[in-house]
Amino acid sequence: TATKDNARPPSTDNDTLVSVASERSLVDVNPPRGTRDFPPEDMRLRNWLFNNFREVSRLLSFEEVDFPVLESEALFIRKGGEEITQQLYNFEDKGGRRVVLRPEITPSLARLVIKQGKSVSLPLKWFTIGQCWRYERMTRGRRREHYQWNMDIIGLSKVRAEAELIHAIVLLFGRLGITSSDVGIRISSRKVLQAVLQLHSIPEHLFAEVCVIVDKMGKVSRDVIENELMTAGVSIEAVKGIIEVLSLKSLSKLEEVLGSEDEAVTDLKSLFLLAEHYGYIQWINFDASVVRGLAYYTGIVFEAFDREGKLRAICGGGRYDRLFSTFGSDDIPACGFGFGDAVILELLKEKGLLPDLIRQVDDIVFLLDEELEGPALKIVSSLRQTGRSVDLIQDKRLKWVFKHAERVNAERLILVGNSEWQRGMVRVKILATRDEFEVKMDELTAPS
Ligand SMILES: CC(=O)Nc1cnc2ccccc2c1
Repeated sequence: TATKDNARPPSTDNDTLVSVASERSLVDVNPPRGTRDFPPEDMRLRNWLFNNFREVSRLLSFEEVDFPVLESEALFIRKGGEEITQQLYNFEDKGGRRVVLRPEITPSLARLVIKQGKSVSLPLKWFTIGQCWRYERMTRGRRREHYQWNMDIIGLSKVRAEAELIHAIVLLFGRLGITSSDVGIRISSRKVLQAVLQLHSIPEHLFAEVCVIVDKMGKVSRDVIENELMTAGVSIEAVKGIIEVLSLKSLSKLEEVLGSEDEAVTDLKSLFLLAEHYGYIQWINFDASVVRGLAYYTGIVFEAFDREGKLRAICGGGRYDRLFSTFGSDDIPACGFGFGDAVILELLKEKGLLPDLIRQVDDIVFLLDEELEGPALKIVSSLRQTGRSVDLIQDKRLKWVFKHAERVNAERLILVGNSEWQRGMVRVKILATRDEFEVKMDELTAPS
């Protein structure tokens, strides 16, 4: 470990922090299971991604909101067997309250809308980027946290809200260099399933549970789906009807089956028409198998996928017109999506689209003679006041400083030393051109 004044035990090389063996026990330097640290390089990539999320949110004139990561457990207790509610990162706090690290954002957002009640005028267009948690047995070695960009429109019942959300997703992909040949967006409506259940007179209260089971199609075997549906109380002919209609990939076929007055059909046809006007029709296709795994969706649902089929869904969302009444409020029409920080980075890596984000510093000020520390600090202070990033270096050999300047891609190296200072000057080296010259101190902040 570093000792006083940066002198290091001779056994270690200059820049590596090591712990010398001692009777002290070393704390586990890894973060808790399933969680990540973000060292500078990873943090630059995360900030780059999140800044794109923010910029798209701005383009759609969404307002940023935020919520505690810690929430009451009651907000997420739902029947229907969703994976997300079976993996709650829940515990009892010191006040005996049942709390969770939130597994998703939407319930918190609904809570705030209800709390704000009459003081907010609808529609609301809110976004947030927040960490979400799950607690699953580490058998699968999966992460227990990730960050999600959430966009929600509260108070619009027409599908133009969903069309706006899909525009946001298309804009985001465009900004990252992803095209509609890399990624598609599958779109359907839960009203398809609703129609089939009604056709087979399956009771309404089974709707959410059936959706959660059917969402597993393609992830678990077909007879698991059939068994779970039967166990839930769905007749075998209804099961067949569900599986048959969910394999439809053409809207005109769906119209033949459900009729042109069916709400699923009219919603989807309107949405595809709006997509033509936005100019993103080539990104989307109807796919009745899209159900999404959250119990509270009631209408249009969608998810973005990589056309090579190598990755899990990139993002997903849908309409949830009944969520507010489950919290005891009047119903408010709403729709939204969640966009995780993991799969998108895997996709960008696959496509060779990860940006090369270098560290960048404007000026390095290097103090050659200790007694000039005062003037050097004056220079540092005035440069920073003009908005230049400055790295002040002391107690290093010049050779190290040149290497460091390269490492941080500095624009200028400013050397403060006696030989120049006695003439009121400092030495400046432009690293890109290797130009070297002397200037008066206040010329440093003059616009170059
Ligand atoms: C790929 C990935 O990290 N998924 C992930 C990781 N953590 C979560 C935590 C809560 C809910 C969903 C989550 C999803």
